[in-house]
Amino acid sequence: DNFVVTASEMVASSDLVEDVCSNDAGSGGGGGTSCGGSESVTSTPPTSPPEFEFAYEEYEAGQYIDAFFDGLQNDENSCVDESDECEDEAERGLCMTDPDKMKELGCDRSCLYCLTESSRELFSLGVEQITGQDDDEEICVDESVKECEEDARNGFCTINPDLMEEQGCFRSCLYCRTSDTHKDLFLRGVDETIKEVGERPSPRAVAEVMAKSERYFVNEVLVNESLGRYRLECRNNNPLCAFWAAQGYCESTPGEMGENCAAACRNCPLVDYDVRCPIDLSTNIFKPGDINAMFERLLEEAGHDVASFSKDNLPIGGNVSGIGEVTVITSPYHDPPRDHDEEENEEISPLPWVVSIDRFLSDEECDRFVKLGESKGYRKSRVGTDVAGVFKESKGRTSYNTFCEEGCVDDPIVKRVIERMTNLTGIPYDNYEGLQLVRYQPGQFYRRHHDESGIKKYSGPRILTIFLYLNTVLGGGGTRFEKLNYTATPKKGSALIWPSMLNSLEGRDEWTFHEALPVEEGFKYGANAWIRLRDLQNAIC
Ligand SMILES: O=C(O)CCC(=O)C(=O)O
Ligand SMILES: [Fe+2]
Repeated sequence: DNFVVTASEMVASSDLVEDVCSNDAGSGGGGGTSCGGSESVTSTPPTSPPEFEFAYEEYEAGQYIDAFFDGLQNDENSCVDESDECEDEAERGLCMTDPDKMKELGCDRSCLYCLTESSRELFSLGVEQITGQDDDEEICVDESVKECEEDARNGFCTINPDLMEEQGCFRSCLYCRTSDTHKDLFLRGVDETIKEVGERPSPRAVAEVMAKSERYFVNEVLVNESLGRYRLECRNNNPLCAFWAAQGYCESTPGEMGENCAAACRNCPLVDYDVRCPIDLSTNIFKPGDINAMFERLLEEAGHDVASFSKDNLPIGGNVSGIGEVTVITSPYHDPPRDHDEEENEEISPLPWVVSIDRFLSDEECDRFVKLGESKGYRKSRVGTDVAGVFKESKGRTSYNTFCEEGCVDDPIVKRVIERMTNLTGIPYDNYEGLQLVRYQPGQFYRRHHDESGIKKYSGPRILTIFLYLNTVLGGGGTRFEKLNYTATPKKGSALIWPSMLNSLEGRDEWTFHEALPVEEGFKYGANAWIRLRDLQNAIC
């Protein structure tokens, strides 16, 4: 790696303020500061608010960070607030949204208006620490050595890389390491926004995150070999990354934050999916063979001797107390429909268990779901994904849906149904996606699709679907499994259960593609319970 740091040049302190003051990079003091500054800085603090070139609410990170550090080391005596209101108003963001008023109130301290420039030193650490350049001496030069070095010391390699490149400050800014994309090393993604968003955190807390992130790059990412591979990807992809980080989301949702805000989280390795979402296969709820074992157990509970099942003694079904009236649609003992092999030449796996259960729900339970769905509000299936990146709109789905979340999942009647499903499958609700309540009106449908949805997810693939029919549809609306040559007719209270994965768990079961046929008359109400191989409810990714 090109970036080498000599031990004596490393700044090891973790305290922001102390770092500023212990950085003895220059001699002479900036006026009004209590610690060392560079010779090249002005010695009198500006008397007016900093001239930000940006809209009040949209500050470029570099500039505000300067202000932040400078403010930290302002002389306590010369940089004071003249009004008691200053702190509160500053917390509310008025330094940025109404600087005229804050200046008038005399809120120099709270607003960090009394700047010195000495803290710009911070931004030169990257340049000064990194030694052992092995660039081609011919091409890696500064066009104007004195100006480039000074601008680099003042932080412009990070604050305005375009300008520095234009000025030809290749050596001082380390832009000529290996290629011209090196400038990118110094970019942290989109500019972070400090503005009033809700109550907390304060703009000051957001600025602190930004400042720490800056230092993380300069002191760690750009000089630490183990972080080198993440340098270019470690970014903030959202202007609110620092805002979220200040709220503690890096800790509570490392998956999402790592994907979008690794820079603000000061955790570059999180850009790697496998780092931020380590998959623990030992928590798989099913092992190979368990899908079929689950259905066999159900048949046993219906009073059958599973060992006696064969092509000539096909499982049919029966009543299971506390569950309902089980009918076996297909099973591994059934022959594939005759026209199958002409259709595709994929390897033929045994037919999956597909089972329908009448009277799985009582009328009261069905009506309750419909009511809860209506009161939450069914909406047209939309583009977008949930936390797990699961639900995507497909053009082929014209129905309306909503999710059974707070106010529904805790409903006593709903809880009863959930318990019945967890008893049926032997899988805890942790592995279920929140029940999706669906409504179709005449003409609406859901084209042929498969419920399995990618196995690289932290929670694993969907292994099973239980579809609940909440009303008897007047016309149409069946659930069609074309390959199995089977169409389930919606009947109030019945459930249909099928696997998305092969019994071996080694891939999706190609037999269970299905579609919801158009409703022809009346409405169709239903509910999807999608069950995943691993915990989803408490998933971090
Ligand atoms: O409405 C149906 O019958 C099935 C719906 C379905 O397959 C789904 O929502 O994934
Ligand atoms: Fe489906």
